[in-house]
Amino acid sequence: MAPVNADIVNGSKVTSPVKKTLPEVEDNGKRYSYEMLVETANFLLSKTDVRPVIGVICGSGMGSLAENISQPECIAYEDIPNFPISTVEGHHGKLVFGYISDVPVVAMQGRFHYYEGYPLWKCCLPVRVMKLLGVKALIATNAAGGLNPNYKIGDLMIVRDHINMMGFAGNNPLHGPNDERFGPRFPPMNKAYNYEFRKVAKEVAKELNIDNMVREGVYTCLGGPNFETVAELNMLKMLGVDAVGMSTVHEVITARHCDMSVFALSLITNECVTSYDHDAEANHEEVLDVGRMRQDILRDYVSKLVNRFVKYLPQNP
Ligand SMILES: O=P(O)(O)O[C@H]1O[C@H](CO)[C@@H](O)[C@H]1O
Ligand code: HPA
Repeated sequence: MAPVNADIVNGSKVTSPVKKTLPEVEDNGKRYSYEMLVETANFLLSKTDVRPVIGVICGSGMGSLAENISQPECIAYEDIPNFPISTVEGHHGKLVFGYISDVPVVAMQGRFHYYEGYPLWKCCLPVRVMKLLGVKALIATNAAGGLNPNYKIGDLMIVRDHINMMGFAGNNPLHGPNDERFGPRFPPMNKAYNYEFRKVAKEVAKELNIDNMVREGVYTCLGGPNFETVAELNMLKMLGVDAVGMSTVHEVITARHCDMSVFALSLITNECVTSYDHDAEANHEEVLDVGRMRQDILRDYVSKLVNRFVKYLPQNP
């Protein structure tokens, strides 16, 4: 087991530089301080010798992405100090440390959603923990409904951008006092999805001969847990949304706030129903089935992406 203490975010040891007192706010439960997340990161660093530089979040039914990981070391969420627990079917609830294409990674097999009852900042707590572990790039995957009429079930969508619908109503993972040790009060979001990663992902899709099923588009996250009405979907379509889900956006905002590079990938698991004449209804079983159907392709794709993205990671000073 590796020793733990010293400087922030080099993945080998973590300390809290300066203790800060942030103002208290009303907020759906107690916020986690920087110091608590340092405690969580140090716990994890004491349990594994893997020092991850890329973090992967597995979407619904996409947990098999973590099966790509060699020399895996799994830690259940319930054993991790300050971690929430996964409550959704298709989300196993463990962190997997190990290697993909010889690159040290950590994967979340199970993410947290707002509809589970967690405030957004808590849904994104693992992203900040990843940062403290030394992770420089986040690959967030999700299952999503295809709103773009050209999309087919089983397609993969590289996320070019998002629309933060929940943020329009003031619900944002960064809401509340800002801790500058993570990032600035007003982070820019116009380059949320790393340009090089997206370019490489399109090249890799060609190399794997899956470019006919790989799209690029705009994702939005709604609060869920209900799937959308016809009118809601038509509104989102007018706004330029290509795929709809209930995750990822707040994770990406949190990752960009603490200066991680981001790539996100949606698996189109169902067609969004935009007409009252259409009989189909979205359901979570179908979402999980499509995840299973695409698991081999997803595994190959993400392994190659990790292998290529590593060249674009910022080096330690
Ligand atoms: O975004 P992920 O976690 O992949 O899951 C998606 O699938 C579930 C609905 O079937 C929702 O949780 C939605 O967000
Ligand atoms: N809507 C919202 N979230 C989803 C969907 C959808 O159609 N499919 C998978 N997650």
